[in-house]
Amino acid sequence: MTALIEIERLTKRFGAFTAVDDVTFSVAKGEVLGFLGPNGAGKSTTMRMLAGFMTPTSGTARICGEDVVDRPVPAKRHLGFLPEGAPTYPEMTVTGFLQFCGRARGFHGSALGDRVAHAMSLTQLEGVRLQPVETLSKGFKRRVGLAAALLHDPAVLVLDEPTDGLDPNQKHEVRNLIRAMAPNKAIVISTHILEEVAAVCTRAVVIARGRVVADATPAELAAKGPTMDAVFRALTLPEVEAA
Ligand SMILES: Nc1ncnc2c1ncn2[C@@H]1O[C@H](COP(=O)(O)OP(=O)(O)OP(=O)(O)O)[C@@H](O)[C@H]1O
Repeated sequence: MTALIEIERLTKRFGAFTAVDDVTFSVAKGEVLGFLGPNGAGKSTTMRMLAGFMTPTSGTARICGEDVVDRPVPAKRHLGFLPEGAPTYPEMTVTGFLQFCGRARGFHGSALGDRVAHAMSLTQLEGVRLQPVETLSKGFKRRVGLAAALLHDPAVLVLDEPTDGLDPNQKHEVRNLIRAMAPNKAIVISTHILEEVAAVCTRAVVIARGRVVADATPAELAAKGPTMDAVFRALTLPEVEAA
């Protein structure tokens, strides 16, 4: 199976502090990789480097074979990225923001309209299409970011906590959407929600203090302890690891 995402020995230092330490993994078409770890483990930093938004100190990342540092434009063409937090340009309406993103992706005229309408339908945003983004609830803002990431139907999706701030119904819808898109894409989602791993992921990479501490299927992870919470703690707490 061809890996659409390849991360090789990726490292990021901020001064003397190493936030991401020699991280290597790849994601093939059809895989949904859950990227797990406690607060501050290095998930967002890894995802920002993979998305070409932050330069690695060392190591490489490729999207559909394109190096994110040496060939950022072709790499980003294949990528949809949902960063942490709310979309930029909060004063724009939902439609205005998505049209802006679509034009930046090179769509115009009826193709642009079709793309925006399809992305809004996938993320159920039609009811708020004329509302400024800044007036939306947290869950709706998250879905606007998701719609922007999906707009150009990229082969690779990198989603930083896609269900953060969503109510249980919306979480269910977004997980269904991820599952439905999965066969044709390579998808990475970061999450703190362990049930999400079993619900949508085909594989999980656990990171702690910048280093990969597990790379396994959800079933293999679950078999390591009585509960997923216990497995997560055993893998990520330094005192448990040292014991
Ligand atoms: N620009 C920066 N300058 C200095 N330190 C940074 C910077 N960005 C991140 N860090 C540090 O790097 C570490 C990893 O942060 P990161 O945001 O990647 O963690 P995370 O796993 O995404 O955490 P969370 O689950 O809380 O979102 C943290 O200790 C953070 O404070």
